[in-house]
Amino acid sequence: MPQAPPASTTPTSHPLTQLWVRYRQYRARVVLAFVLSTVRKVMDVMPELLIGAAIDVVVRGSDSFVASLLGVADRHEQILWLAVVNAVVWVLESTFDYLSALTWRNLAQQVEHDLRLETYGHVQSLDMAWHESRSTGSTLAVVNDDVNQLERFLDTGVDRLWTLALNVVLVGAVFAASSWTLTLLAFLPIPVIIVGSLWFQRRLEPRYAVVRSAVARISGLVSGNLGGMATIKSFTAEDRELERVREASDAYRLANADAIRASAAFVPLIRMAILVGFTMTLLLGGWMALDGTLEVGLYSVLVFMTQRLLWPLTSVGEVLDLYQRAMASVRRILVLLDERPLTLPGDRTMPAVTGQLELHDVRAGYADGPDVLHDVSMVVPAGEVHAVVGPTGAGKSSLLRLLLRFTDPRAGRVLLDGVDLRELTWEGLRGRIGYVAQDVFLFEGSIADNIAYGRPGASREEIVRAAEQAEAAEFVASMPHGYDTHVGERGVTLSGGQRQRLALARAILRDPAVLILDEATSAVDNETEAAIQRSLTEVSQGRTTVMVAHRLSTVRHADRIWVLAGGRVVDAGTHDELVGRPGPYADLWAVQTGVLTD
Ligand SMILES: Nc1ncnc2c1ncn2[C@@H]1O[C@H](COP(=O)(O)OP(=O)(O)OP(=O)(O)O)[C@@H](O)[C@H]1O
Repeated sequence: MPQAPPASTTPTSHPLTQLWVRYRQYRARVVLAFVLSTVRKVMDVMPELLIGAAIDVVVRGSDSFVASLLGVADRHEQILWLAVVNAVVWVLESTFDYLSALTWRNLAQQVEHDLRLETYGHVQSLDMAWHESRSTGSTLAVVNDDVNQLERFLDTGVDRLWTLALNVVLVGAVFAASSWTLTLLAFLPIPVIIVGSLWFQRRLEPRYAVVRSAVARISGLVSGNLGGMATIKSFTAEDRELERVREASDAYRLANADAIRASAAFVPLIRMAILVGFTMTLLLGGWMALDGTLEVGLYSVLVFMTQRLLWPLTSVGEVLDLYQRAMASVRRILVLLDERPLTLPGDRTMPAVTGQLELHDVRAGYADGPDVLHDVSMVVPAGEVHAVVGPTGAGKSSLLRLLLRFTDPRAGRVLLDGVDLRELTWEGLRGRIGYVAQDVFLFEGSIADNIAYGRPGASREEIVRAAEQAEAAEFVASMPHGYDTHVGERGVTLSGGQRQRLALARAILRDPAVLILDEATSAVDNETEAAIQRSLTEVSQGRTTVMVAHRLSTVRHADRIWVLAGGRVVDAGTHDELVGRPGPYADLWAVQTGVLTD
């Protein structure tokens, strides 16, 4: 994978300039591709010149251009030479056609591959806050669709645009060398075409930007809905959702229709301009040939050349279309690549970590929102099991996020073994932590793969051991293929409790210094939970554990329980201490054990 290039020099500069500055590694291949295209185009213009030379041979015989060039007087021999040159030119043109297509298309594939990896890699490096503020679908639209648009343009678009320009220059040179009057006439339509193209381009640019964002909107909507299918069905909201997708798709269709209206008018305009140039050459050139002021051979070359000069320009619209779509996509890719994570890793790793965690006067919140944690200070000595409890929205998960450095505190410090988390590398911090999130995510793969995600390369015995400790071994054994049963999106569906146990096994297998459990056993029944508790007592030996739980029976054996309310620590102590004195914990305990019913 290529190194992530620096942020583009000037975000306002042309997307192609930005690509050129960012991706030095492709420059040599781009230059080679341009050279190959140029040679092919030169060969492509040659046959018309040879036809002119052949007519010249027939009309002027031993005075012909070929005769003076080769010193061959015989017409048959001259034509033979022209046939040989023609054959060579054709072979060369075919060879260079192959080589340039190969170079452009492979370049397009390589850029697509590298850019997809780079955008995905970059997306992974961005803050959790960034991910939470954006729909998955819109990110997907950039990583997939926008990268594909650029590939399409590089595949054939650049080559076509370049050869169109080259065509004007080469054919123009032949004209200029032959007759200035005819050059002026044949080139008459070109300023119209250029001005027209630029005008259309300006009109197309904003339209394609709208088209690209409409794609992102559909993508976001559909991927969101696919994730929430159970909710849609349970609320019989299928029609409503279909309507929302229809509206988004309609917006896309209309945006495209708008762009098509603008781009489709382009070709007829160019055709009319071409008609003028071609007719003028045909008419005036013919008169000049009749008057003897223009060679017959040259006249035929120029008529052919007018065709060659002007007709390819009808495809300018199509190529510009491709170009504008690609530029709209490149802009979106570059905007994504210029996003910078706010939480950057430090450069420190500690050889061994005991797992002591400390929060000092921590204040934290999300984006521009208000603080959700206020002056939180707590110490979790190495090897102890601490719990964080409190009403919903109290800030428990937010606190755990700080420990993983998904976000940094607005004020105060968070320390691991006395070192500010901001000083540590990601591996130095997160590599020491086993985390079980509230929403368990299972990857495509087997159960064994999913458990081993915590430590790739773990042996089957280690995986089984972790599963046993997480009370998952029994249900895994009852699965159709045991540890090789496929889970994830296209695999067997597991219950919430089963998923939690796999996630726990994954965290245990990592053998971390710190175990962070966010409602890790909320979906398992009481009996399984009690069994997991017993295992956790063993598992948490020698490591620091911080757990969040609503069910207080889960945390009653913790060394210390922190009670959070409204983002503040309102009490702390052991279970016995906390139930022994009036306060929110004692109230909650009373409610959960059924002593209080209101
Ligand atoms: N991604 C987010 N963006 C903005 N605000 C958030 C985000 N996540 C949580 N909050 C807000 O932060 C506050 C604390 O939420 P948090 O999830 O930490 O509470 P909690 O105690 O874990 O709740 P629960 O028990 O329901 O999981 C809430 O007011 C919530 O609305």
